[in-house]
Amino acid sequence: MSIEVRNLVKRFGTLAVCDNLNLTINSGELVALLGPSGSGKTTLLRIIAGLEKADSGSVLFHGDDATRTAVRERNVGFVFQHYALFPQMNIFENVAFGLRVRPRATRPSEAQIRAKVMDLLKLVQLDWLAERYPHQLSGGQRQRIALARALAVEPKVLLLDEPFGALDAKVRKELRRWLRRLHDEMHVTSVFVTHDQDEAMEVADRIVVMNQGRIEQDGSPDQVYDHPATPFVLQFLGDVNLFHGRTGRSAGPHESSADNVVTYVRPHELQILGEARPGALPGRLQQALTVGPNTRLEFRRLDDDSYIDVELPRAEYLALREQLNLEPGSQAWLLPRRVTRFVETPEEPQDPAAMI
Ligand SMILES: Nc1ncnc2c1ncn2[C@@H]1O[C@H](COP(=O)(O)OP(=O)(O)OP(=O)(O)O)[C@@H](O)[C@H]1O
Repeated sequence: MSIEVRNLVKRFGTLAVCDNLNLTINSGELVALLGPSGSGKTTLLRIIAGLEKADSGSVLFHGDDATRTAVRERNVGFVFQHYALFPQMNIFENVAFGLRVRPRATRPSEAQIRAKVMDLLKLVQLDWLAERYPHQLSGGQRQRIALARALAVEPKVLLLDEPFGALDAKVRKELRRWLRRLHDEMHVTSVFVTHDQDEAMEVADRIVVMNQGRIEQDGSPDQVYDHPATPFVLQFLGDVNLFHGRTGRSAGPHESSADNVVTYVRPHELQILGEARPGALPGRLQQALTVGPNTRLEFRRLDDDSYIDVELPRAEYLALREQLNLEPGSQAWLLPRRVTRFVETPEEPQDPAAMI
């Protein structure tokens, strides 16, 4: 089932939380809504679900306007971070709930319910927990049961709001992989909200990057990472070094000579050299920190005292350290392998009287 969002506007007071959003999610896609806190992700998801009403614009399911369709008729399954399981029901009954509350005419028989629930519990690999109660499960197990419960009614659309938000890093990673597999097996259209760029990059077919109620960019993980449309997207999707400057020969053709250009280089896109080379920046090593398989080096530029971060595989760092005698205090040159440039738009001059 495809989902189409057209000219969607939602305000809370004067704040435009969805500022004229347009978005098409194709049938069978797994899409991440990615953005910082307050960017409007949850509100958009809730409007798609029918839990929140838009001020204007529409949501189409499979081409049909669903704006006025009630939540339970939308055939949507939800998993929310704080959408707890029913504590007084065992796991089996939690998953069976959506089937038991169906109108008599469409309610499956007891045998059908049993078979279906056990199938779902096997799918989430927790059938051995059927008789337990939610408080006897770990956080990760509870989230998997919440997913099984959402899937019990065979939704065409699965909406997930930070489903793994409260879990520790290792469990999150497992559940991501597992969500991806489940999505593919169930042939649903899934939309999930996250503020974690790794989660979005790892799981989604497509990432919709949101900021202040607007869509900054919409594309595959590779597109948004390698070809960010805006400085916001570039900075939100990973660490980056910034260099300010005026337009020179190397800037784009549409820039006036007065434009400020910001050059962005990701830490892993800098090469460390033992001697000067055109385009390389001189810096002094401040410290080296090894985190997992990578080493992060902090350099201080010799020309303006700003900092530059470089990241490289630990083995490469150890080889370089040997080769260049690299240790805190030593000098090296940093050559960008790849840069991204954006022209800074000068801020509109403010009328001081209007600010009082
Ligand atoms: N019912 C409400 N009444 C007033 N303001 C609201 C309401 N719901 C959300 N907001 C505001 O709308 C903005 C967007 O909220 P929303 O929850 O959609 O953002 P989000 O991107 O999902 O953020 P988070 O990652 O923190 O959940 C926030 O500034 C929030 O305070």
